[in-house]
Amino acid sequence: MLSLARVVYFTTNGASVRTFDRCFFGVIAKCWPKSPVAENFERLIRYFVSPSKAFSQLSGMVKQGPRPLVICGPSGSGKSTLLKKLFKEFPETFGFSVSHTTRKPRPGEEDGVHYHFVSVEEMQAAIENGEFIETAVFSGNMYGTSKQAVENVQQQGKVCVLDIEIEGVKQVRNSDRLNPLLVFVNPPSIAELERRLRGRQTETEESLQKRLNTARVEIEYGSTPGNFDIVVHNSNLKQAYAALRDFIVRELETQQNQGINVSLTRVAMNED
Ligand SMILES: Nc1ncnc2c1ncn2[C@@H]1O[C@H](COP(=O)(O)OP(=O)(O)OP(=O)(O)O)[C@@H](O)[C@H]1O
Ligand SMILES: Nc1nc2c(ncn2[C@@H]2O[C@H](COP(=O)(O)O)[C@@H](O)[C@H]2O)c(=O)[nH]1
Repeated sequence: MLSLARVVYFTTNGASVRTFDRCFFGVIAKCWPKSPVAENFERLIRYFVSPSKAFSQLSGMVKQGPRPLVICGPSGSGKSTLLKKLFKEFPETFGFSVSHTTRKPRPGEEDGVHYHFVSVEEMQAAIENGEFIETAVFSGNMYGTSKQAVENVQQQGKVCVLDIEIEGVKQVRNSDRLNPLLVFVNPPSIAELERRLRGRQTETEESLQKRLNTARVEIEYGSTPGNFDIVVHNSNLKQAYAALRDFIVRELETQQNQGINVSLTRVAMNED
């Protein structure tokens, strides 16, 4: 039916088939915003324009994957530390969304693993090309989550984990694209945050001050009821991790009960 309609439209109108597809699926997506068509609009368009290239992506939309996990909190609050433990205990469950950034790599950070390290020009070109789900400027550098980064994880059937700051969280919350679980990691105090950031020895004095100034706004936003699904207080690391893990396991078990296929295989953890 659809093919016939496309041919009729093309021959009578002379307009491109792509335009027809956009209109056709666009109307469905508008009328039924929570439908698979709305959620996979761009993939559908790509499929009809270039079937072979998009086939593998389209097959991923048939079975619904687990909800992504967004983790947010001031720089130094302990997001990476908590995520490291989570990935270690559940090695098959999570995949990290590798962001783009214009900041310089820290010692030990690998391009394509911790971030895609790019120039400002490359970042701007990618933004103009519509490659990002969200972008932000933080402490004088640009950051962004590309559509590709999320798709790479979701195609493996894993929970896609986004470690992003609050402007990115606001963009994600205002879009119905990801529908993620939202976690805020709260430090015990600004003084403790400063102590941790200095202890990490990754920031210049200028960058450290910028991060501490931003932290006050972030803590206010993170502590506002309704902005996050859970606030994890990271004073004692062991307790903070237990709170994060229990929340996520509970959520993923609920999703499993709804028929979503996600592994929760655990590896025994040392008491560290
Ligand atoms: N509960 C805790 N108690 C003491 N130190 C902690 C605790 N949690 C994390 N740290 C330490 O604080 C420092 C900052 O933690 P981490 O790098 O995980 O923060 P982050 O939120 O990921 O920061 P950024 O956003 O800048 O990447 C690290 O040196 C880490 O070892
Ligand atoms: N909005 C986004 N924020 C991001 C992204 N990737 C990381 N971040 C956040 O930036 C700060 C600083 O990170 P750092 O590695 O320089 O210490 C931190 O709060 C991250 O959560 C992104 O893609 N989008």
